[in-house]
Amino acid sequence: MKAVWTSIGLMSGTSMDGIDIALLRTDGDRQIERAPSMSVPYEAGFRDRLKQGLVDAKKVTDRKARPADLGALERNLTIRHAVAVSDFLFHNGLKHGDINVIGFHGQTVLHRPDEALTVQLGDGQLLADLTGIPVVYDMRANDMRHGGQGAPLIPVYHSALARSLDDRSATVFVNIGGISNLTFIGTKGEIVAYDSGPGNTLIDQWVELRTGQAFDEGGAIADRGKVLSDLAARYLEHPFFVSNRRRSLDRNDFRPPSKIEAGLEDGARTLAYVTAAAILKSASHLPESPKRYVVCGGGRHNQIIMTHLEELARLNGASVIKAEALGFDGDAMEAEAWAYLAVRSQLELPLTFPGTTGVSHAVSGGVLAKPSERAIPKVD
Ligand SMILES: Nc1ncnc2c1ncn2[C@@H]1O[C@H](COP(=O)(O)OP(=O)(O)OP(=O)(O)O)[C@@H](O)[C@H]1O
Ligand SMILES: CC(=O)N[C@H]1[C@@H]2OC[C@@H](O2)[C@@H](O)[C@@H]1O[C@H](C)C(=O)O
Repeated sequence: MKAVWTSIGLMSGTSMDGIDIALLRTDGDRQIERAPSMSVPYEAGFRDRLKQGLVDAKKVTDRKARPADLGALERNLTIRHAVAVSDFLFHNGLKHGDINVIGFHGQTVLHRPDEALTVQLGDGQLLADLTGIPVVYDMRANDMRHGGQGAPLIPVYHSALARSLDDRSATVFVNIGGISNLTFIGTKGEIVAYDSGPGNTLIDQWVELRTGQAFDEGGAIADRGKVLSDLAARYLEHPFFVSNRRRSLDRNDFRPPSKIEAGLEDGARTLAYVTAAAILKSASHLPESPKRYVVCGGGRHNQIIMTHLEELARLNGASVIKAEALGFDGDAMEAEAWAYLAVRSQLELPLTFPGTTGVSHAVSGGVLAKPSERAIPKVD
């Protein structure tokens, strides 16, 4: 029997809404026991600092460079993750010695796959020292070194979850985070994955610009609006959807409309429609038409995105269900994936495949940071 690891996954996604934490017991292969999860939201001031981080990162050409506030921001972000781990352990009656490894995503501040450049803020060594737990971090870089897009990395976890399902019809897992990405699992278990378009990030930026709210709760604002077809077409005719080559996305690849282009409600409705239509447009490049879409990520809480997705999928002969309908947790899935990837990294198993990131051959990845001998202050 293979060894089972107890692993914590930490994800700070492109929405920049907070840290998702999940515990997983896994052999890094088929055995997956999902355990508790938790989210720690960032306060508005820290989100603003992260947004400034995206601006500061635009100048970066060396992925280790931390100009302007980026060094201090990385340290602050890492300490927040350490505190989040400590709270998570406390709430779940665990000690740091119970955890074999942490998978630490950090915060993407720049992603330029065409230049083989991806930057995630997150000091793995500091996190290991503060928690007293070995940390696997920087999991995208090795994929890029081998010609991959550096994203998405979650497909290997989607595929592992899919193996537990009785229904083996062609399925797409859709993660509607800041950016959306999909993982197709064919009837023979083959995987094809890529980023599928803007997820919530345009909606969040639009709603914040107009109301100061961080997002459109439940899609209530969009519910009062109508789809502006010209504006929707402008997004959906972007070369990203037309090209035969699939590429991963940076948060800034799509920009929100300007204030004069739409009223609040119509803008929110149009962007929710664009999110749904982008998924279907991207899915048209799959080798086989999927029979069902399994939706994860915060976007599934926006009822208008879900309504449009259901309508568009139905026209293509597919159904849409939330991850929960299959017994999964759509909010914790990314963090679970990072826990899973950390274990795979330690076992030198592949994280990415030609069908997921376009990497030349299946490769592992990640950097291990062990707690330093001298590091006393554990946040237990
Ligand atoms: N109740 C809700 N109603 C509407 N939208 C919601 C709700 N809850 C979350 N969201 C949306 O989901 C987003 C967060 O989603 P999620 O945590 O999946 O993203 P992420 O992890 O940052 O992204 P990524 O997958 O791109 O890394 C929020 O920014 C918001 O737009
Ligand atoms: C560079 C980067 O951080 N990409 C994220 C982002 O958010 C969603 C999509 O774009 C996906 O490609 C990826 O995250 C997921 C979790 C992944 O790597 O699987």
